[in-house]
Amino acid sequence: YFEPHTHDACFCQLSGRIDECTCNIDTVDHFNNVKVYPRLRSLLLKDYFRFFKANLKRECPFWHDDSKCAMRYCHVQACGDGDVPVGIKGTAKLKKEEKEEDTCGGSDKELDYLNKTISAKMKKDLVMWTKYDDANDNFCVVDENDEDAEYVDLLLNPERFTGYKGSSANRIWNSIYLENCFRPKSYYSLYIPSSKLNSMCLEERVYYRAISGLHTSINIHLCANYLLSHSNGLSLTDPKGEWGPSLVEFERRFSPETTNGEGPNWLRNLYFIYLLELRALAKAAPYLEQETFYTGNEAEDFDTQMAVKDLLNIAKQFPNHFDETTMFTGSAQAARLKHEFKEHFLNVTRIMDCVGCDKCKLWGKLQTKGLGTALKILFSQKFNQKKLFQLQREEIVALFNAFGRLSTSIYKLDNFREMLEH
Ligand SMILES: Cc1cc2nc3c(=O)[nH]c(=O)nc-3n(C[C@H](O)[C@H](O)[C@H](O)COP(=O)(O)OP(=O)(O)OC[C@H]3O[C@@H](n4cnc5c(N)ncnc54)[C@H](O)[C@@H]3O)c2cc1C
Repeated sequence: YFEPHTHDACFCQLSGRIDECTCNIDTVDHFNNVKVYPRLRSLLLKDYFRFFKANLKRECPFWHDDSKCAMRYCHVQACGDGDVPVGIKGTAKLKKEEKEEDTCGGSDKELDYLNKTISAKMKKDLVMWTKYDDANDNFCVVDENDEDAEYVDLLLNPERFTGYKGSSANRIWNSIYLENCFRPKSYYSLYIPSSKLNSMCLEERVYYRAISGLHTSINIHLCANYLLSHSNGLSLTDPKGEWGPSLVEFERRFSPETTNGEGPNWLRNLYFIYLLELRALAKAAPYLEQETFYTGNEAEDFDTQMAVKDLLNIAKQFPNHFDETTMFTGSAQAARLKHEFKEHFLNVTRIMDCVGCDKCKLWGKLQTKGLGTALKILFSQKFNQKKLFQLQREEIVALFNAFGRLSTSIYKLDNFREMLEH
């Protein structure tokens, strides 16, 4: 127990129970910082997890945006041909070939096995229905099969301060919150104050808290890896950047004084989204334990499998998991709510194509895809029909890396807490 420091305003309200969950902030702090964070940190260095394929060139479907970020820190270095392990490229190629085969009406092993007597036309319809079904299950736009999609080495392009701000960045966050049309009826302002949340139903609150938690995590990362040399006279375009935590930036973004009292609530939402993704990992453990994490390097793939199993065991042991079974239950209205929930979230993933800074777009895409994958695990009807449930490589990579971001944010919060105490 310690006396709250007078400057500790961001943290003194950050205690007690996490909203919509049954456990406390300090339980999660300990569990994450001691058990989860060190494991994830080494797991995410593995080749399987460090290469992520995304299309950063797709046009924004909502508005014309030419405010491309010119700062060197916004730039993403795509992988060269020889950089990506053949095993990873190979699995993507195989998937592409399979896809081409079945759009041409070629053989589909499962369907062949099911029924040899159906006509070619019926078979084609079945393939289409299966695809429609899969798409129906998704909370994200799939873009790794696009011509323009490229592999990026996440370790060479770390999430950190880029200088992306102003009207372009604000427009993205505004649109994301506007996409949350589950707003209190009489509330027209963009940002929902926490005092209004109680008038919303559980599903609506969960949606809002998850988005707000993601926003918090992104902003903690830019505070924890801030461009310190900028304040020493170096410009944003100077190659000699020096990066580290900025307490001033952190307090500006999260202290009650500068955020109308909301900062600590935004920090609480980080814990909420953390528990949501932790539950998804634990729920998907039986599925993920069967994965080969294939890159073509036998020894490394074995290590990756062992490290994933170890992490999943920790996740399964967490005693107070988020309980998704209380959501979308019962009436026809619940089914409609679930449909809307999915549609809104799909749009959030589309909005990522409008982000005007490539580095932010990359991490934005990865983290929304990771959250979307977690939602798919928690709410897809197919999840219980073991044979039908599937995750693509990019979904698995996104899920673990997105959870890695949240875990790092909680860990970094501890650093800021310590800095404030001294
Ligand atoms: C997808 C995406 C990824 C980004 N990635 C990066 C990055 O990697 N590096 C980088 O330097 N910048 C990144 N940015 C920009 C960064 O998030 C901020 O938008 C920018 O620093 C400007 O900050 P701001 O003070 O105007 O407030 P913003 O963070 O833009 O927030 C706008 C408004 O939202 C409200 N708000 C703030 N936080 C929360 C919350 N947690 N919950 C609810 N409401 C909130 C506040 O009222 C605030 O004024 C990213 C932006 C987006 C949209």
